[in-house]
Amino acid sequence: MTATILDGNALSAHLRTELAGRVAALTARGVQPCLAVILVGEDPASAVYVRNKVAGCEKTGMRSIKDVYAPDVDPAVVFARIAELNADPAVHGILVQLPLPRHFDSEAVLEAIAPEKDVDGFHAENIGALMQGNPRFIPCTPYGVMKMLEAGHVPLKGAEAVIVGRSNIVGKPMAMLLLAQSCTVTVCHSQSKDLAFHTRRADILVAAVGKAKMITGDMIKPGATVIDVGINRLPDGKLCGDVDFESAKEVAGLITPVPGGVGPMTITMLLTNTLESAERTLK
Ligand SMILES: NC(=O)C1=CN([C@@H]2O[C@H](COP(=O)(O)OP(=O)(O)OC[C@H]3O[C@@H](n4cnc5c(N)ncnc54)[C@H](OP(=O)(O)O)[C@@H]3O)[C@@H](O)[C@H]2O)C=CC1
Ligand SMILES: Nc1nc(=O)c2c([nH]1)NC[C@@H]1CN(c3ccc(C(=O)N[C@@H](CCC(=O)O)C(=O)O)cc3)C=[N+]21
Ligand SMILES: [Mg+2]
Repeated sequence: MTATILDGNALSAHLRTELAGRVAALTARGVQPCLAVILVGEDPASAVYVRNKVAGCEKTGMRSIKDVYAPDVDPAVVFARIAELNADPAVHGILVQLPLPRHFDSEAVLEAIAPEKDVDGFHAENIGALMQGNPRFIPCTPYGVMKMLEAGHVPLKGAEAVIVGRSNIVGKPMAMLLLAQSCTVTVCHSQSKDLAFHTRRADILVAAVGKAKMITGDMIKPGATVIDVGINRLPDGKLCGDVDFESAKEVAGLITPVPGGVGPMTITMLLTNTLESAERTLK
């Protein structure tokens, strides 16, 4: 038995068709959704993701603004640009691509974005709202994972969910969303003892570490749902996840591939958040 693949490209294509319809309806009412993306520096991976985000906007009929700054830019310039975008009623979403160069205070940058336009869901106010069960914007990657679990009809109530990774952008919000759906949630990290003990108990295993192929088939419960958030570039230039797909697919029940899994869903949920931000301006 090999696992069924949860196809993020196919699910994205379906969801983006629905989005395009809502974008067209809103545009006809005089509001074209617009996402502004700020990129500092020339990290090639970041450039690819930003390109995918802008292309996603174009294909669904949204407007996008892309501002690229030199890696040594004065942070004051970026703060001033964020203030301008905050004040522009034609802009509905603002995203500052992470990571930022070391001379930036990333937390201060995220807090400078108007919470009503924080389509990443990284502002403290939005994280607080999420924790209280009253989310304004759900962070895109964990949101995309929840959509994939839904599409795969994965039972959540009472399920053992194990997340490997506790970052602010993936692991922590992922834990909140699964908890809200009544999973029993375990969060592992670099100081966890006996990682495999935890992962083998998981009905739902989410890997968000950034270490190529670290989750192997022997660490997976037979029939489990395995969600691979990791994006790692191998020496030969190919992308791979945190899960060793070849061994994992022999054990798992459902599994997401890399590429073509969580990555495209992240962008789809970013587009969703931007559209919903624009829709709220009419309410
Ligand atoms: N598909 C997508 O859309 C996205 C993919 N990504 C990818 O997901 C991965 C994770 O990203 P991100 O959350 O930002 O990464 P971070 O580097 O911020 O966090 C990694 C987490 O993994 C933990 N960790 C590191 N080594 C181990 C280990 N040996 N055992 C258990 N836990 C470990 C760290 O623990 P500790 O806290 O103790 O340091 C940390 O909590 C990356 O590959 C990234 O590229 C990220 C965002 C979106
Ligand atoms: N403010 C901010 N918001 C983010 O959402 C954010 C960020 N910063 N910094 C970096 C991470 C990473 N991330 C990805 C988005 C899309 C793909 C994606 O499209 N992946 C494709 C392949 C892309 C490729 O070919 O390299 C796939 O998995 O099929 C991957 C990773 C968003 N992030
Ligand atoms: Mg990080």
